[in-house]
Amino acid sequence: MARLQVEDVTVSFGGMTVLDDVSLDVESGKVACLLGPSGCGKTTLFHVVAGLTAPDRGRVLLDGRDITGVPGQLAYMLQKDLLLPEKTILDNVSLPLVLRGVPRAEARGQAGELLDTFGLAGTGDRWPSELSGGMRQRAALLRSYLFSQEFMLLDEPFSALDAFTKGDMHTWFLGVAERFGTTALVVTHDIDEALELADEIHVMRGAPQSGVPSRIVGAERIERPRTDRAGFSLSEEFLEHKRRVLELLG
Ligand SMILES: Nc1ncnc2c1ncn2[C@@H]1O[C@H](COP(=O)(O)OP(=O)(O)OP(=O)(O)O)[C@@H](O)[C@H]1O
Repeated sequence: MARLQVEDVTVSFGGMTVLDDVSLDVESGKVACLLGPSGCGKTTLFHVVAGLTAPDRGRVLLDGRDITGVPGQLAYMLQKDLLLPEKTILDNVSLPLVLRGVPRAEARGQAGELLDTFGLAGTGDRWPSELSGGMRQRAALLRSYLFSQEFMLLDEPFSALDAFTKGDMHTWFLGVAERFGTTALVVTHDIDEALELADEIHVMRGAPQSGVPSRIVGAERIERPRTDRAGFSLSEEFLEHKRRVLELLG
């Protein structure tokens, strides 16, 4: 059974239908990407999955359980998810555990054990402003991960990073997902990013502002193991996937 099922979700704002009968599944332990052009409604779907927006029609199921319109069931990281500037990195990342009632020292201990894995060794006592953009992003990811290890919902998590850092972050993220068996749905408008990260890409198309509601027009499966993604973006295979995705995008 799929971990996440989005079934026939329709969302309108005022007279504008943004999403029309959108359905997708994310299998257990897989990284899925939701790819579509700017303004098509990806963030709207993200909000529906996170329980922050109730759809007009349709359902969201996690492990078969209906979580439609119920926030707090999945860890999510928003596009501009900022760390609290007045807290150290360790206090920032251990926050989800503290909010859940874990005593502060224990929460700091648990989070501290993961700093190394998340490429943040030695940064626990530093302030967010002292870290590079990539490191801050990893800290925000660790915070989401500590909220819920099992399913992560990420909206454009790497879009603010330069191309070099982004490439490193992709490799690192796939390593973490592999190691922890994390299931993830990543929203992006960057085709190359989707191809590098995803086991499956769900392609969304539409122009709600011009009166064309968005739908999922197809999916592209990437069979290549995550551990074998180095250099993937230079291969013929990558280009073939990209051609098919571009066709779906129209
Ligand atoms: N709360 C809202 N009220 C009214 N209209 C909204 C609301 N949220 C989103 N929209 C509209 O819905 C459409 C889809 O927006 P959304 O942010 O979901 O797109 P997106 O694909 O995530 O775009 P981007 O990639 O640029 O972030 C846009 O036309 C937007 O103006």
